[in-house]
Amino acid sequence: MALKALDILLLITNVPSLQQILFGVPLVLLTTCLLTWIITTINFHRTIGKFRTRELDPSNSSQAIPPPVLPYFIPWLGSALTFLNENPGSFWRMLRSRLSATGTNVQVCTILLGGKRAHIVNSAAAVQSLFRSKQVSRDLFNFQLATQALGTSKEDADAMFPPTGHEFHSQQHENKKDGMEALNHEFLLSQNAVNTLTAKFIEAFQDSLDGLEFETGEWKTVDLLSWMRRSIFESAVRALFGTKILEMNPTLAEQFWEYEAGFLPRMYGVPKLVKPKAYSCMDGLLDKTQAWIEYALAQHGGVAPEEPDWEPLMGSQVVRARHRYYDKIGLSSRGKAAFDLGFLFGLAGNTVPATSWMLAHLLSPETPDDVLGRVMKEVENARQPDNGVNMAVLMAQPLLNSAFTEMMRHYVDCLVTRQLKTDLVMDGYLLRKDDLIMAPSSLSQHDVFWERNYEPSAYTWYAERFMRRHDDQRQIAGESNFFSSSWAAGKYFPFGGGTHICPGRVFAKQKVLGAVTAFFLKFDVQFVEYSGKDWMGNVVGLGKDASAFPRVKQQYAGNGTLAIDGDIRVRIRRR
Ligand code: HEM
Repeated sequence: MALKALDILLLITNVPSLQQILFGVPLVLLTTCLLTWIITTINFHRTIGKFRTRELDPSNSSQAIPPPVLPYFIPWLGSALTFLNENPGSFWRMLRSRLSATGTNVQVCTILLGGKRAHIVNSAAAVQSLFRSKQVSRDLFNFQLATQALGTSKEDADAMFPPTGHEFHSQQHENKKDGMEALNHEFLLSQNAVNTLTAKFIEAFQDSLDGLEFETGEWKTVDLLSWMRRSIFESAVRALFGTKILEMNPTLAEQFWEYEAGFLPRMYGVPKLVKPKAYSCMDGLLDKTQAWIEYALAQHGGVAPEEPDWEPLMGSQVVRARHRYYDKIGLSSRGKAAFDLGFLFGLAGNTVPATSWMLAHLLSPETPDDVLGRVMKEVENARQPDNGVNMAVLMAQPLLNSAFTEMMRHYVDCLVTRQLKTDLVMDGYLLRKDDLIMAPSSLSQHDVFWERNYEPSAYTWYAERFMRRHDDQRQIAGESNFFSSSWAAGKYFPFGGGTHICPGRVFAKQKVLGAVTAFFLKFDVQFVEYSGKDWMGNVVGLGKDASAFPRVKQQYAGNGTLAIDGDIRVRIRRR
């Protein structure tokens, strides 16, 4: 009776019942999503139609067209959920097949990410003009990087990356001599600086290899990549940051890999509730790094000294020059710690997995036998009388250069991101002010471009991809094959490009090839099998089948060299 009365009341007042609400709300949401998908799909095909017309009629080729927007279901959110997934490369594979299914040569596509339009560029011409363009800025990216991924205050972020138009930004541009760019050139990029840093790194790495106990002639079986990871990481820290930081924080390596895994979730603003570890590990690491900075600076009387090349408290010239710069722009201690960790992230977060991928491929039975044999010859060419590494000779070895470049092509996934300061026409595409432009290295570096000359698939690691043959006459004259990557300009950019191109790129290559060479010079190595973790987390042998080769770790990607999941079990003997 009471229910009837309520029903009548609801009928009279026109208020929907609970049942109606329970069915109605999902129905409205579903209809909205479906309509959004239909409308965005129609718009996508209409724009593709315009491109088709332009392709068929070359007289229209000067007409700039806005790129097609990838269809999506959820209004405002757009493609954000598929974009933010933990399967590296999957979004780009989906985008590539979606565009190639249109039968047109569309090389720029727009995606909607949480209300923001991002233009994804793939053509070499568009990527190169992005790197050259003065109409783009990195302000938004820098601010997000500093405050979210590195954990600085807003004040420290503004001091380090003054937004375009800000008074200090203009001063920095006028006085480039005193800015971060000049500092990087002098202490990180110049050949002299790179050689000093590499020598210190190789010295530390060889020390750690010498510290391992081996009976004469004894073979040991090790899971190589995990065995070496800590050693490479700590040698890099010693070379750049000194030894005091490791004494004060002996578990820096473990904390760093947690911090590194949480970097992109923080950058993308994934809530603490979803990824609590990503935030808690950053706070702990910042505390410890700040304590080291305060101690080291106090020992130095408050200012990081200019000389010598290296000292135990604050390490290399580049780290100390950065600290003098931090003081000049008035960073807090916390801010200094945050930007030092950012620098360590660039240094170790990339070069440690890069070295692992190189070793895994070179030692894998999947790689043709002669490749390792020829690499070993090149390694021997760089051997010095005292068993050290002659870096100048090493850097001129063609196959090692090609193998390194191929490793970077295959495994570096960086999302070069800029924001448009004005409307811009790029390679025939009309892009609007304030929109984002993204050049994903993984998309370009796995394009069909790489298979043009019947070369192995872009998804295959092929050591000789960057080897080139001289013309017939020079071949006859006995000149051997050589290394070249210039033919891939705009398609290969693991270090980004333009004014923000990675200042550590020369050191990175010397460090990775130096580590591989130093290891091969000290040890004989034999592949045993692949290894990895079982479902209980125990390390187990996985046999020799190609399917057991280490995989790319399932986590957010877009910030550099992909992490490796798996290992190679080898027998090693000191030489
Ligand atoms: C495999 C090794 C490396 C890769 C793949 C890599 C990649 C990158 C990329 C993609 C960028 C952003 C470029 C852009 O936005 O256009 C970058 C910036 C940077 N990298 Fe690297 N990097 C590597 C090694 C290093 C090393 C060894 C160091 C330091 C010793 C370093 C220090 C930096 C710094 C300081 C920046 C910021 C530059 C700026 O904001 O202007 N990187 N890196």
